[in-house]
Amino acid sequence: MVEVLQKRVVESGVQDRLTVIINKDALKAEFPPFDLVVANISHGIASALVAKLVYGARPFHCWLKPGDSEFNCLAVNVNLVADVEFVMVVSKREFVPCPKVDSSVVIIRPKAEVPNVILDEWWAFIKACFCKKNRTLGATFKQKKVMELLGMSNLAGSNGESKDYISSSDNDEDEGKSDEEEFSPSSCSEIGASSFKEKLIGVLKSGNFEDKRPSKLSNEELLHLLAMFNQEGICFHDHS
Ligand SMILES: C[S@@+](CC[C@H](N)C(=O)[O-])C[C@H]1O[C@@H](n2cnc3c(N)ncnc32)[C@H](O)[C@@H]1O
Repeated sequence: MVEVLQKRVVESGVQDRLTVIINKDALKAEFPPFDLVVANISHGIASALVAKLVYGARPFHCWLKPGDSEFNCLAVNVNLVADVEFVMVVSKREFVPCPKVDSSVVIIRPKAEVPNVILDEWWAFIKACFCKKNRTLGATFKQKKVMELLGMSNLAGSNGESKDYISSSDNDEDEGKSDEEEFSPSSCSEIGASSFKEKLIGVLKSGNFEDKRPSKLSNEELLHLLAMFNQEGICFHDHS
């Protein structure tokens, strides 16, 4: 790529206007301070590179498939710290070889003021909310897989800790049947988890979030929901 670029600027007589400082994997290279990034990014690294650019040294883990153009976790997480302006669609036919999806040109500007939120907790919360992004939040938090994690967290909470922790996990890829099951308690520890589930669903109900889908909520609404959980002593963290 750099060789092609060098050749092209020489042919155009503008070689004095280009200095290549870094020729490395953009996901691994340490970037110098910058004011502006202009990039035509490969679909395969788009999510991870945008995360790296907007969150700097603490890029969140992305688990999105390349080409996933709909509203998703990346958009929510980027919108927390940056304003995204859509400019135009670029047809896939403009590229050689022709990819499977169209591309978009967007401008991402860092926000002057970032909401006062613990980023690690925010990412874990968003990951939990979007683990089945087309489901209602009520259905998501009733899932057996989520509830098993909640059950374990609840036991930790009953050992004198003041907060209940909800763990999110990389389960978006796993569309297995057991994932679809609702939690139904059968042991003492699970009965404890069951009351925790009621507490959780109670928060969703009181904020009118139970029937809402995460992809339809604004960042302000999601921040409000996280604050409501926190007020009830429920916190989120990511074990993956
Ligand atoms: C969509 S092409 C754009 C090429 C060129 N910049 C242009 O605008 O015509 C994306 C380019 O990113 C490069 N690329 C892919 N993954 C990369 C990575 N991890 N680090 C740096 N470059 C990468 C690809 O080799 C490819 O040349």
